[in-house]
Amino acid sequence: MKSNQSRRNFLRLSALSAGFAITHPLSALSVHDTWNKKRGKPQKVLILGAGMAGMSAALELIKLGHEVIILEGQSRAGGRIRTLREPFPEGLYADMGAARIPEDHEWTMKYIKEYDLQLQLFNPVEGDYIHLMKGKRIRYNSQSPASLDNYPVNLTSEELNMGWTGISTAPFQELVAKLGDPKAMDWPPQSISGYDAYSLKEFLKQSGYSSEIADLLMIGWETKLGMDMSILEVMRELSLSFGAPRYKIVGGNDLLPTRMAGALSDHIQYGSKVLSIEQSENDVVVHVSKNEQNKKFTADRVICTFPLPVIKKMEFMKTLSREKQRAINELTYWDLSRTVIQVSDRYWKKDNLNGFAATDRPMEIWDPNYELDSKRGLIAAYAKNDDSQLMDGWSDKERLDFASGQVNKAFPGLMDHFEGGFTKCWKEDPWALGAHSIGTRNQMTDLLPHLIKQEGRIYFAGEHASAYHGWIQGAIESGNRAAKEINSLE
Ligand SMILES: Cc1cc2nc3c(=O)[nH]c(=O)nc-3n(C[C@H](O)[C@H](O)[C@H](O)COP(=O)(O)OP(=O)(O)OC[C@H]3O[C@@H](n4cnc5c(N)ncnc54)[C@H](O)[C@@H]3O)c2cc1C
Ligand SMILES: NC(=O)Cc1c[nH]c2ccccc12
Repeated sequence: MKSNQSRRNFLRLSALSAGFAITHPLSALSVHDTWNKKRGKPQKVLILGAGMAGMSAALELIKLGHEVIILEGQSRAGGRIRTLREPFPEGLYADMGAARIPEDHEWTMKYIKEYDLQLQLFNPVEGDYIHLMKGKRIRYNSQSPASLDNYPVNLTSEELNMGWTGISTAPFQELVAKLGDPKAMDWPPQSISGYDAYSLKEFLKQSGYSSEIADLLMIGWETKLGMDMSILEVMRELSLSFGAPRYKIVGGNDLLPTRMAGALSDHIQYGSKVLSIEQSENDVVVHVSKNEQNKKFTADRVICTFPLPVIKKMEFMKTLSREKQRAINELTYWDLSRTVIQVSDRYWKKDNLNGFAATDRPMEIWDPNYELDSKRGLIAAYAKNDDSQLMDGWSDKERLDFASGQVNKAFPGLMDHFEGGFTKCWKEDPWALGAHSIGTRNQMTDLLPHLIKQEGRIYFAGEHASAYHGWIQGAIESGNRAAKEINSLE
């Protein structure tokens, strides 16, 4: 694996991230932390959820000799990492949840290495990419972005002259200098908290730039809701997750949770739907429905890793502090859906296209198996927020028609090769009820501190309880943090 600037893709936000050559001290829990050398007081721990947060916490606690049971409602581990292989022919597969792993996500890389998995670049180096904006198709490639003149946006001549690197760095320089350590659990510092009220568009406008710069920087993501991201969340995302090349696991990203679950097979109770949690001074009791029977588990400590929309619906919400309830109720979850379409021929290749596009709908499109030689292939259409919401209540056929229409705009000719497909809407997944957390305006200063706070004997982990909203890295880091806290009990 080699960090190579020329290989960086220009799919989205790339020019902006290229300007972020800042390094941060690892003030949050770091992979280099040696806390797990010594065991604290032995604890009986129940972990709720066998996603990346729950399983990483379990692995660390078990290594130390604590007694651990994981309660998982589904019959599989991995939660929001899910690879679809059936019924695709010829070894084709597609990730329906987490897709890209940035090279500098050190927690994710640590476990990938530990479980002996191979990586390959998520984005192809070869072939042309497409940007689709206001109906205009713009081609570019991994070596050079397209000139800004090609894009149908209203920029001043000064902004046009600045080029991609200029528009993606100049407006942010002053704020970058004040960022501090975005990994820190008490981030953002007081000195920049006022920025939390601004979205990216508003921030650009008040800094004297055209707000349409945001349309360029967020192509593939630009939506009413996406645009409502706090500028502080945007800055944190850019500094922690958008600079480095991205990878995928050869064979499918779910190989990571599958291997971790293999190592934890004696500890995971599948098909165990958690109904309620009660704590007293001496213990915590978790009520579970398994095979249509109610069961009760008692422990010293609980780590709850459920996504917030799931917790919101549980009775135990009412037993939490007011601040915690407000954080759980209010933190925004993005609505994301992925449609995978099978084609008899990867017809785009004939025109030297690589099957990757980003549109202003907003949607991203990619060939999840670009590295395979097969003529037959898949193409994934990733609908965000407004477009994902549009599909609410639609039939599978309507969703497939919609996604196919969008793919056809980026890569005309789809229907000549169309063989079928599937859509996964994360909001409809009963174990997630949304895709992932994201800090929208005013949430970064107001809600974040309450998300990670323990309540009595209950600890909270999961991507939402981390500096990496919407990333595997955040889930793992938060799981390790909860494990460390429990191990440090006297
Ligand atoms: C569409 C999409 C795209 C993404 N893209 C990326 C990406 O490119 N790169 C990246 O790094 N990350 C990405 N992510 C984010 C990544 O998938 C998550 O951050 C991470 O997998 C979350 O792990 P977790 O352990 O916090 O939660 P989860 O994986 O949700 O684990 C929670 C577990 O709890 C279980 N559960 C829920 N309710 C109950 C209950 N009542 N009883 C028992 N069990 C229950 C669930 O079944 C699940 O297994 C994406 C996510 C989505 C949805
Ligand atoms: N869900 C993703 O693909 C990655 C992601 C996490 N947080 C983000 C914020 C902005 C854009 C993408 C992301």
